[in-house]
Amino acid sequence: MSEVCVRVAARVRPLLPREVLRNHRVCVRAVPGSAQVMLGSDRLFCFDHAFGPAASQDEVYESCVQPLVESLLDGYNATVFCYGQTGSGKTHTLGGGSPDEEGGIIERVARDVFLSLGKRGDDGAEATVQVSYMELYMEELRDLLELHTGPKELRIREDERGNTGKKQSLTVAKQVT
Ligand SMILES: Nc1ncnc2c1ncn2[C@@H]1O[C@H](COP(=O)(O)OP(=O)(O)OP(=O)(O)O)[C@@H](O)[C@H]1O
Repeated sequence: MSEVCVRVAARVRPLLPREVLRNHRVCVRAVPGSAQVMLGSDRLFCFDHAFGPAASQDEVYESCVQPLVESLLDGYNATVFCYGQTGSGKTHTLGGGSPDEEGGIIERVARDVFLSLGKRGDDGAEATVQVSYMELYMEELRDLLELHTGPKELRIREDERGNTGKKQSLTVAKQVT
């Protein structure tokens, strides 16, 4: 795992069928073999990773997220945050768009956490895994696994070191637009 604390990946999604029907044109391209994205014909932007429309969920996960799962189990916290305008592909990248599509980051993280714990469990180590699924919208928190819990009953609290939990955590988040 690199020493850099924050890494940024850009993912360009394919045009949707309705966009093709309306003759929309692609204006952003991932430059093959690089971590750069070209806007129009001459504006180049550099990232830590750049994925074009043909990139698979596996490719995105393996390059950007899988190393974090290993460091999580070594005792580090990690956050994966998807940011982009509405319809840009955040939900697809995190969760897969529909049941018949390839799963996204959340599904793969769950799989790899348990696979790795299984391997480490061979040494007699025990682990407890907890999951929470929250929506933060207009400064209000909603527990998506306990919908009857009112937003006023939920708080994000930090300890004196800025930690929001006592255990190692991997936070997977999407900007809510
Ligand atoms: N890499 C991709 N390959 C194929 N289809 C994609 C890809 N990314 C997004 N899509 C499709 O684009 C559409 C919009 O994507 P998505 O719903 O993930 O956007 P979003 O950023 O989560 O939007 P919002 O912020 O409005 O919730 C969906 O139909 C999704 O299946």
